[in-house]
Amino acid sequence: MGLIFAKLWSFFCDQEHKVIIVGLDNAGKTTILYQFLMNEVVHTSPTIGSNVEEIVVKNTHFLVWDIGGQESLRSSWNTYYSNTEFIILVVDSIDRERLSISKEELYRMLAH
Ligand SMILES: Nc1nc2c(ncn2[C@@H]2O[C@H](COP(=O)(O)OP(=O)(O)OP(=O)(O)O)[C@@H](O)[C@H]2O)c(=O)[nH]1
Ligand SMILES: [Mg+2]
Repeated sequence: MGLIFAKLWSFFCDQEHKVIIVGLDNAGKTTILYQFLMNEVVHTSPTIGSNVEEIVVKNTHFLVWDIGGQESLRSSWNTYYSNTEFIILVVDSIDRERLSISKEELYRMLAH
């Protein structure tokens, strides 16, 4: 059992895993990406398009795409979905008026 787990783990570690970070504009996606990468809070400006960084955690490589969340950019989120293994949906819990929009975007993504 241990051997199987070790083999599966090494198979997982040998791959590069694609992660996308999505959420509405101003939710904090870019802040989270660079917090992961540099362990510090950086000054950000609204993302037009996307940022991509490789983050290595315990020998496991993640290719992390932070996608701009402005309304005009949301229709292009689906162009990032192919080969994605993990999705991080960022929600600003203070932005209560737009919680329902976050929910709609989540459902749209899950229906894809
Ligand atoms: N108070 C507080 N502010 C935050 C937090 N995370 C991000 N911010 C601030 O919120 C603003 C927007 O953060 P970004 O990370 O640029 O937001 P984003 O989701 O990448 O926005 P878009 O690129 O427009 O989609 C910045 O001024 C951040 O400093 C948080 O956890 N707490
Ligand atoms: Mg951003």
